[in-house]
Amino acid sequence: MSSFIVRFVNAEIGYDSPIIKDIVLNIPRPSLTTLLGPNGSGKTTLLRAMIKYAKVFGGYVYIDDRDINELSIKDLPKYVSYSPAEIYSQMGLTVLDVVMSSRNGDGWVGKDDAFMVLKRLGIDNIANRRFDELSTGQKRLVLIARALASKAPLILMDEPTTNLDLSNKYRVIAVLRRIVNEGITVIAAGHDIDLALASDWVVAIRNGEILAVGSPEEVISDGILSELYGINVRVVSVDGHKLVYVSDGHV
Ligand SMILES: Nc1ncnc2c1ncn2[C@@H]1O[C@H](COP(=O)(O)OP(=O)(O)OP(=O)(O)O)[C@@H](O)[C@H]1O
Repeated sequence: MSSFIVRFVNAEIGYDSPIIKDIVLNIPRPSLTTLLGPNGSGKTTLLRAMIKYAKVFGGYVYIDDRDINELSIKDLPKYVSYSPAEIYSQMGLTVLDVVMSSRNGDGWVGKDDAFMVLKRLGIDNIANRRFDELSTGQKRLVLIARALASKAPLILMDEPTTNLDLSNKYRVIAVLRRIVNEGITVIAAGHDIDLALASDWVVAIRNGEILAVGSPEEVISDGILSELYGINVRVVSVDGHKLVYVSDGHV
């Protein structure tokens, strides 16, 4: 078994034509990786390549040492689970129903397994609540539970901390870290520097190309963030924590 759960080898990825160009990227297992970059830079497209929603035009994408092109849609849930950025309302479904709408390698997730995952995340108290009546933070935790219920070794999360208050954001980050400590690899995409700082690896993507890959210490720097976003970004350290601001902001 390779120490990398995902490998992009000179991969060209897109929809009608390539948007991601010739990328080489290895994601170690288990790890928390954040894809960071401007709007439209290709982060979601990169995640979608791993669920065969975006097309691999050239090169290779391997998940768990298997060429994604050789994996059938039916087999994918054994390897990977994807949680999109938008939270669909799931009208009328309970939390348990939402988790049970996940597929694992054998089929739909059963009620006992769904409940166990909710318990594992400490949200079994809302198992019978209607999903569409929950707060955004609760919904996000339920979607993490749904992804976990698939038992896939790789979880992809698009913007997992968007629209969360500070407390819920850190709760989600803590849950993602816990999942990784339990042996699962999480790849998240988004704009949350705090999530990037809590990650093992950060991939900076600009215009469909990888600008930098490394530890948060390496990538969350004045130079790389300024180049990534095309503005003057400063990174300072306060009480051992990195804080990021725009030095020539227009406000
Ligand atoms: N289904 C699609 N069909 C065709 N083009 C698409 C599709 N989805 C996204 N694109 C295009 O791919 C490019 C990259 O978009 P993508 O959503 O991957 O960026 P992103 O980095 O995730 O952006 P954001 O931070 O705004 O979510 C954009 O130019 C977008 O218009």
